[in-house]
Amino acid sequence: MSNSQTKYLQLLASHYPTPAQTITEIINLEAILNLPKGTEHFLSDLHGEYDAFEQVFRNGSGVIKRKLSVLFANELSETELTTLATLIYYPRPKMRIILRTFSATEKNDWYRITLLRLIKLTSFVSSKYTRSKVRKLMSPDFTYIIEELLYQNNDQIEKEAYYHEILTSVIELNSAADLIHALATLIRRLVVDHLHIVGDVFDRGPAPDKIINRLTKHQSLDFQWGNHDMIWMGAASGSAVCIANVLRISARYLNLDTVEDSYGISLRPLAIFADTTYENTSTAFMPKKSQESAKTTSEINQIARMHKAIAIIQFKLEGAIIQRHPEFNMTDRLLLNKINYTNGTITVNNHTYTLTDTDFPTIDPANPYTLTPEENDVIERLLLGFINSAKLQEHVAFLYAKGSMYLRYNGNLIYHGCIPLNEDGSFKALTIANKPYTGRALFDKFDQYARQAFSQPEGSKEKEAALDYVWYLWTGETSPLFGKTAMTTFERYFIAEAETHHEVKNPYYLKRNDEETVATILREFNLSPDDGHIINGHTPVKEGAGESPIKANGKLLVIDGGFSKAYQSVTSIAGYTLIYNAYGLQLVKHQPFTSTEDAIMNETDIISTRRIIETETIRQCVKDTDIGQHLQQQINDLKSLLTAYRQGLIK
Ligand SMILES: O=P(O)(O)OC[C@H]1O[C@](O)(COP(=O)(O)O)[C@@H](O)[C@@H]1O
Ligand SMILES: [Mn+2]
Repeated sequence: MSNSQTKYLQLLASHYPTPAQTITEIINLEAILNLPKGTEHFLSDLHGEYDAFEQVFRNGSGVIKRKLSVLFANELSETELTTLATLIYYPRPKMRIILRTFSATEKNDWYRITLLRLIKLTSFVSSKYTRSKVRKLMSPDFTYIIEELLYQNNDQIEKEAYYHEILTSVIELNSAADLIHALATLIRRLVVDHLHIVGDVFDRGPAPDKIINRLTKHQSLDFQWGNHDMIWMGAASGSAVCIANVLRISARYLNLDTVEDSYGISLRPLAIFADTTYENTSTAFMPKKSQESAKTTSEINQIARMHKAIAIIQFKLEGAIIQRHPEFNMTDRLLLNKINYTNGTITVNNHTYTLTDTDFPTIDPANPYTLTPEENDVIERLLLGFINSAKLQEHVAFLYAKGSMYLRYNGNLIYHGCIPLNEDGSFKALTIANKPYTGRALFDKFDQYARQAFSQPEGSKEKEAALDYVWYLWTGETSPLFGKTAMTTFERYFIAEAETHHEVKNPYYLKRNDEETVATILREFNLSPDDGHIINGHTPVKEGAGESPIKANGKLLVIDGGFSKAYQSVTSIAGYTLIYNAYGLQLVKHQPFTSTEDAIMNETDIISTRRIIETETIRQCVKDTDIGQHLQQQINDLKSLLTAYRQGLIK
């Protein structure tokens, strides 16, 4: 045995000080390896739609209802099943509604029957996990009672009497409602074991902050950053241009309240500046509102002015970055200098277009990219607001801790946008500091920059350089998060001709239909094309127009079905969840969601349909997963320790 091996085994021996303890742990780990693999749920492009996300999250993408149907097929009617399902999703409010009209005796009967049913379901959904894992997911207040109810092994008659005793005490002690809540929570946690969020929690919808609050409480999750997350990460890291983008989109979708109320960032400086600078409100800057809003016309007009003010600041700041980074190859995005300020026209691609709005009070035609002192002051103040928002900093720190540009997990490759490709299918390069980066190396380089932007000290050269790359990730041609040649934001606001609005997608989006391309990408990330899949978000799947989320013969799955309300007219549905359990891969399609209130009162669940993509011939076990490999390594080490004990090498 080498010196370092002995040292390692001695360290291990401090945790397992006797051969008997070592053997117990080996047996325990080997048992875990043979349990069925936990269920992974993949969700993407939540875009601030907290209520719809909550419903899918609470109903386990339809899995809870399916389990109930299997378990109580002969016992409960469809209506009773739906009520029980709604109770599991929203235990407290649903209980209040159910119990409202009950007498004391009826209440107690209902508690007893409901608890028995919930215990039966808990037992069913926990059977594939170890006791220790189930215990960790329980509310500590009820661990003892739930374990007693779950693991009673006496014969049937004694068991029922024992249950009866426990339940009577629980009801008499007025704890039944709390126990129902604890069991419902446990069931939901058991059903969604591991969660993958494939990016774009932020923008468009009203409550990304609530989604993140919820995610922080989930027991096991990872996150692949989306382009919209990246601008918020950049904004929280202190990038002025990312802040401008974030606020422009928030104004556009009437979500400035989220910034002010949830993150506590004052927008007063921007409001005052906008009011004193922009008189007219061009219709292009009117909020693109899908949600019902209680705002008055004058409030809406003010938001439109703020929208325009921050858009102009954004274009100026972007111009400065483009000019200092010729390697970004974005000079065609320099548009403020192509405006004829006298005629109110712009010339792009040899075409001259009339601008729909010619009011540019802050632009000096000789230096169109220079901020006025007032604009500079506004952005400085906003910057302070973003970097001092404790809640935003906490949320973004969570995205950094759990997130990455891509993830290899159980043989699959997960990322939000694309692998930038050339027309011929080869990997497209971006040159950074004279070195070309492609494929996985490009992702790794961006991952490094993204982290550097947040972690390096304020004002350091490293931070400043990294922040420009964070912005590039949002909008650059060779960004794996964006995947289009250019973002035509300016044109969408100022030019009527739709031809100028078109954004050309990277060839990846055509080539990903082809199995060979997908195999090449999987190999690039050191994954097997035979077993692995690519899980992709970012582009809404236009189900209504006949597009399928299943590409390359089932090797690539696009799961952006459009949780975003603003995009539901395009997708015709309300999102997909991909589920990967011991039996294989299943795609669940969700129909648009009405409201949480409707879901609780009228028990309207998001109707979801399931499509099996691949079925495993043999039920997959923990040993077939990444965690399984890790556990196998631990078993091997423990076996070496046991041998060392037996040979007297360790005492
Ligand atoms: O619908 P809007 O608000 O005009 O947003 C369109 C912009 O959003 C983008 O599609 C990026 O957002 P996604 O990641 O959701 O696609 C840009 O390419 C485009 O310019
Ligand atoms: Mn996206």
